[in-house]
Amino acid sequence: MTVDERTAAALPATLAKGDPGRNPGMPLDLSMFDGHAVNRQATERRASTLGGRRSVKKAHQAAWLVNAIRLVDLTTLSGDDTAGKVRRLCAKARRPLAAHIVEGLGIADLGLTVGAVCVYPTMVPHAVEALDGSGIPVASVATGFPAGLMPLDLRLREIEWAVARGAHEIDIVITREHVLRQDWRALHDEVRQMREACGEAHMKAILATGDLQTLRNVYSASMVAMQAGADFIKTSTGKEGVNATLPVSLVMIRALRDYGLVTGHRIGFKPAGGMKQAKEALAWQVMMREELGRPWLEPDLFRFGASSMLGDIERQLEHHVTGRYAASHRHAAS
Ligand SMILES: O=C[C@H](O)COP(=O)(O)O
Repeated sequence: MTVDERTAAALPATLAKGDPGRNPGMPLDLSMFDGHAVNRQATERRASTLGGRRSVKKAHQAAWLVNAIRLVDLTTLSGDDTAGKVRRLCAKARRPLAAHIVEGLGIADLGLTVGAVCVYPTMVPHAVEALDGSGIPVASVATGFPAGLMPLDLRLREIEWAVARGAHEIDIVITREHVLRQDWRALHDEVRQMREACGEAHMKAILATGDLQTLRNVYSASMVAMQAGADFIKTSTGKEGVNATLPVSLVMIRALRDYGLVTGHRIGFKPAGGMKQAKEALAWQVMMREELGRPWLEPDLFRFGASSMLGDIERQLEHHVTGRYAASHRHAAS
């Protein structure tokens, strides 16, 4: 039995087959996570088997890295972001690889772009303009990113502001205190209202797992965010002390699989923060394929949130094509 067959056998028919449409959410249901124990040792053991490069045969590595580019939310979330910086990022999003690498790989017909460009709200108009006609969605962080410590009505207004200026996707942050106090009702209520404020824009719920103290909290918060209508669950803002890790990601994708088993809805997953190397792109893709199957290697169900990982992917692909590494300063920084 191949990995894909094993995965497909583990998935409910509704998840393995067609697309049942956008997750509408559901009322808070504690029974879907209350008492759910997460074995940290077993989780870490499983995560350590997802070794990246070694799990992907050499000849296929280039194909996996090209696929990773399709999944990148190319991100800039810095205090010194400007219209010019965002325009340069968008140009990179449209043409993520240098022409000689595209030619060397023989993928000119692919029309390769990144999955989305992710920016602060005030940068949305610049990104929308720069990406016009490209089909690349603009994602905006909102709701008082990164800490979320603003009155809820202002956080909701921020979502509406970004959507009104053309954001196709909104990356919200949850109130960590609701999780730390196990106030699942409050968490469900706030995320539900955020989902309503998003309207047609897809909502990624950032859990900030580095702040949540236990894997059990990560599982519960994942489940509540999905019950409140999240289209994606996302690990981190990139600003916590610990950002995306494989064990935390494993807990989240087991939660989204369990949610799918009950509801039939496919939820997307976005690890984010601190991912800089091509080998990480391989490890996470292996995990997604083994745990959930090929649909979770497509941009509608999986994204990498990263500001600098694309640079290393390009470097590795250049090596694949030319047999040597170009100096880092020859590649774009993001
Ligand atoms: O959502 C994306 C993250 O903020 C990017 O974090 P990074 O700059 O560590 O790659």
